Amino acid sequence: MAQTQMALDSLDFDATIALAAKVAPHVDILEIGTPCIKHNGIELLKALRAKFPNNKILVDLKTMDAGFYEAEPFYKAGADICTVLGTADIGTIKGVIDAANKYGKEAQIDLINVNDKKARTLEVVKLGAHIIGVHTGLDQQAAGQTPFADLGLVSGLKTGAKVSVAGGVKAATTKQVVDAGADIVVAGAAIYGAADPAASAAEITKIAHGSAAASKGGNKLLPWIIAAVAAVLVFSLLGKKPEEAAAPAAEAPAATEVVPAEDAPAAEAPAATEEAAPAEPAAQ
Ligand SMILES: O=C([C@H](O)CO)[C@H](O)[C@H](O)COP(=O)(O)O
Repeated sequence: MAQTQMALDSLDFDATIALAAKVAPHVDILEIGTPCIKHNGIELLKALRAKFPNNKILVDLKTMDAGFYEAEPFYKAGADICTVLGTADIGTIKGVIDAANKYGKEAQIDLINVNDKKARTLEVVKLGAHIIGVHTGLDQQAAGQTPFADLGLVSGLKTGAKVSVAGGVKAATTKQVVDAGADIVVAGAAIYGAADPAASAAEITKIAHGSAAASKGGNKLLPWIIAAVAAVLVFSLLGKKPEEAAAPAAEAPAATEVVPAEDAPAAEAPAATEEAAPAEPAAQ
């Protein structure tokens, strides 16, 4: 399962709050994008924090200097995650990680424009980075770039830090990025540019959460499969066909529940759908 994050990239304070109200029930994390936080400042974070207590909030500071000093007020005001540029000095990155740890929150290191993404990832993970952000920025997207190859590289390192992916992700590519190892799927334009942002957010979250729902459904079937295999083995050892065995016949109701295995997933489906339903942001 991956979490979803919606990037609020408007410059307008009220429009940002209004858009957040539409999408908040359908995503896990609300992101205050870099242009948005620069334009509106910490008051916007405070307003969003008060209105949306059930969502995590990421403030995309993209800090380049004075890491602790810049990030601390945002954690104090309710940010759950602040970003720092991977191209920044290692002391700056450490400062944001330290500020996050002071408040029990998380720091995300954004790999935008980092040349050696493998080396920097390993370096910042050693410092305790909580999230690695694989990110193709808006200007890079305009030049035709995508984050997919970098995502494979970073998630393949299996560092233990979460991996976030941003850069033009939409419903059609959500499963691809989740399967490639993203723990957090970020979507901005795909949601705010949609005719129905809430529906677009819900669709992306359903896909991102759905991978886990499907695999959880599979796990739930495992005991039934084991029981069915065990029953067949017992019948074989007794040298009887299942339908001839009196005692096992008493177990028939259970076997009946197992045999139409195709029905079992359907029986699990409502639960899986509920889990996938993005009505409530997932607890983290
Ligand atoms: O981080 C972003 C960008 O650098 C401006 O702050 C975007 O929020 C991020 O790229 C996600 O938006 P989309 O690429 O439109 O999905």
